Amino acid sequence: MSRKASENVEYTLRSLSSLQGERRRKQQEPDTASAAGERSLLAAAESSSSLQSAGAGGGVGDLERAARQQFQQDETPAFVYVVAVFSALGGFLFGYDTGVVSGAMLLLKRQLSLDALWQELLVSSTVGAAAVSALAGGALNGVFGRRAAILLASALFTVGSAVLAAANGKETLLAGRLVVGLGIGIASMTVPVYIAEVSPPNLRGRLVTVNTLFITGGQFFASVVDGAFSYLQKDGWRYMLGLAAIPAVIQFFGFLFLPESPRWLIQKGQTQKARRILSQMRGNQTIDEEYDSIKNNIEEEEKEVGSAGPVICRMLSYPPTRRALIVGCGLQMFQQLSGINTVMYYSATILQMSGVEDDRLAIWLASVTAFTNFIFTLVGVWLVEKVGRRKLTFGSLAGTTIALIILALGFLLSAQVSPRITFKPIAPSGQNATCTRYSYCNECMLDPDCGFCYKMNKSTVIDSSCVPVNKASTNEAAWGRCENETKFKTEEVFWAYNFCPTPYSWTALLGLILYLVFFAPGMGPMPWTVNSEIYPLWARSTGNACSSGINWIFNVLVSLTFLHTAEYLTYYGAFFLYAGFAAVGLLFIYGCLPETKGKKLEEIESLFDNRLCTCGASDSDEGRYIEYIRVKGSNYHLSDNDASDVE
Ligand SMILES: O[C@H]1[C@H](O)[C@@H](O)[C@H](O)[C@@H](O)[C@H]1O
Repeated sequence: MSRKASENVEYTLRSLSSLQGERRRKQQEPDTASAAGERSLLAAAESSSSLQSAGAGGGVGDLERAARQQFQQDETPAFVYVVAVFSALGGFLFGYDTGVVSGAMLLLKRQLSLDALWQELLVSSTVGAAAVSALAGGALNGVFGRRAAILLASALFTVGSAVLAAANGKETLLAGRLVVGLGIGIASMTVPVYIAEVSPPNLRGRLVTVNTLFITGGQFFASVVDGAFSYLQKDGWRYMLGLAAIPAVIQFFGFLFLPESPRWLIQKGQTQKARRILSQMRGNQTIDEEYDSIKNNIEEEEKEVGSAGPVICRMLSYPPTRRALIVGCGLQMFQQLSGINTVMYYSATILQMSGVEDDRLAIWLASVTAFTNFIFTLVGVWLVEKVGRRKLTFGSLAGTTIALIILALGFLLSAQVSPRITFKPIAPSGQNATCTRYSYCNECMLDPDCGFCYKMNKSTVIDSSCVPVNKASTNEAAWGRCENETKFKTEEVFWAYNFCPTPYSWTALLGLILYLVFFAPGMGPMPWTVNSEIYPLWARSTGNACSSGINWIFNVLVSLTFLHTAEYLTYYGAFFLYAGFAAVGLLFIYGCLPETKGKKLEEIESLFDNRLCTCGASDSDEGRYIEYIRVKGSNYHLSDNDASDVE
């Protein structure tokens, strides 16, 4: 027998022996399912051929097909979708609040005369607070439950948005942004866990991915709101920042009526309530098997890992959870290191840098990029249960790496054809002259204190100089030919701040769109989805708290350093750097990310029993997993006869 065939048989036997163990357990307990006239049946290896070749015969194939058909007909009650959508409002708020600030800042900095430090504070305080509260959210979830955590997050969103809308100074704005950030962190770690715990296994990936769809939907909506209110120069930012209160209030009141996660309730010993909620979530399907397996799992885990000491220490000293944690945190880290938030937070700036001159056009083009992110996350929702998490994540990151290289090459090309500086004006006495030392436009553009002043002869740049920008309005220079509107007309000059006139600006837009087309279906949602599934119940809150914390910490690191990285490495250097990180991420995913599609949450832990990073070697095992199929009204229990045949 070939190695693979013998592995197949061994695998099947393992599945069946675990089935027999389950059956033995069942025999010791009263069979509640039979009272409902339903039989719970069989676990079979996905590769029915291996089962048949092991002696199970053709009748099994028919039965399996019938069982499968029946299983597909079982309807998931609408209630599960309602619960998922209400929870995902947390994702919407996460996306909205991180997205809306860039447009609000354009108005705020003028109205409140904010300097660069205050602008950075208002943007990054939210992300920083999210990192802290995501880490703390683990304990909150473990002790008070998922529902309480979501209620708290929506309350924080509501209060924060109200404070922001009514703010009368920068200090109040900072307080509001911090409160909103605390809400984002809690929501970002709790919502995926909650959705995963209430979903049936065959829909879990899809429903958790809906949360990321809501995140990107929130970012898109924010970009449209930014565009629309940018015409309202005075107080437009109040609407931008305050609007988030509406979905937050809806979520808060919705969750007053929605249930706690049944898995958390079982863990806390509230079994009656858990059974009731589970059957509400499963409609016409019997819940005994799921209920028993959650319960047994909790008991076995307690025996295996014990319950003494902080969860994080137990996770680190127990190899399967330690491996899961490395995979979960690694995925979140590579999501951020591949530069998504430089694209999301700075897309207007990036577009300007690549030569889109008009402010408003850049803002609206930025909403085109946000829309692409949203639509292609929808593709991910569709693909996740078809191709599985592993292939989707790998394919997505591979495409993202290529898009980053194209983006970098686009900027490189623009830099190569960057106009020369041909005119060095003498600075008036007492005025800063540092800008005049640059020789090319792209060097001048990367210095935030300088801008490019030039004339056009047909399509050629002539008489160009690099001069200091007017700090009060970046639309003009501090002195010289580009000092004000009147001079622009009389001298026939143009002013470029943050960009260089180039015929290649389209490459940046193309690169950005391509980046999102690849990133959004896989690398965007999968780190959240996979993290919601890979930890056993006792470690789930803590595991998700750590990985979400890592996500936010790397988010701050990458997005805060983007402009400086660009200054030191130039734009193409920055994008080549992200492409390098993404390439390392590819190796990590290929080697370490197992497939979790279709498995029950309780089965996933065993995927981490083996040495870490052996997934690439066992790619061919992906299709084989145990699937529990229930047939209503059937008197035939496949395992009664066939397990012994196989033996
Ligand atoms: O999954 C999300 C999504 O991709 C968002 O667009 C991004 O801003 C977030 O940082 C990320 O966690």
